[in-house]
Amino acid sequence: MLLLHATDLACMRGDRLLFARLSLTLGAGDALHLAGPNGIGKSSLMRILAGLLRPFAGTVEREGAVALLDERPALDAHLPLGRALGFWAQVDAAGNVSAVAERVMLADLLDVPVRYLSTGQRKRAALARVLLQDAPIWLLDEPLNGLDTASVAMVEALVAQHCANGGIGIIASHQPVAVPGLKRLELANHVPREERA
Ligand SMILES: Nc1ncnc2c1ncn2[C@@H]1O[C@H](COP(=O)(O)OP(=O)(O)OP(=O)(O)O)[C@@H](O)[C@H]1O
Repeated sequence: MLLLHATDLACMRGDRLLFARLSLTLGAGDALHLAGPNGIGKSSLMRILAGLLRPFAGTVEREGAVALLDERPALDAHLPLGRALGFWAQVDAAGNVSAVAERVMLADLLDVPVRYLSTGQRKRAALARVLLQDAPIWLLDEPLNGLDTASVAMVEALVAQHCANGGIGIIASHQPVAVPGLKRLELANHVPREERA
């Protein structure tokens, strides 16, 4: 069974309570847009859901492997993109670099060193890493930042396809996101009253 279930989460950063009383349950096929302005705590919540950050309160139950996309794609800047992705393909023992590069429109750039990639190309390379992991739970933190219109549509289509195939997808973004059946969680609704500006 595939499941991502969070109960009564609260997150403290420094001496600020970012959010509290946040619960969510997602199962196979569910897509969620985690919405909210800069600094409200979207990345913190994504890291809690991924198991990388301890919540101040509450619990997270995960049935299924997680792939997290954030602003640190961990691709060797000096290697050609194909080899940098190939490293992770070996580690994860999953996926085919050429096929995945095709899906994120990077097939022509596999010989280019990672450090020469543009902002949008870098974001698509990070997405390639997610695809290579072949994990059922996708946590995509600002996957649309820096992308042109065609690339935004490509990411939305990948998430739609992932969920249609029975995966779970969460997209944290301050931008609009278009995916069929997308649920929405507005993080501002979970900011404790005393912390509101
Ligand atoms: N290690 C830390 N110690 C103290 N405060 C932190 C720490 N990490 C993040 N914060 C603060 O917590 C708040 C939430 O940060 P977070 O990155 O989760 O927000 P976000 O909603 O993802 O923002 P953005 O849309 O700009 O990426 C911010 O005000 C940030 O400055």
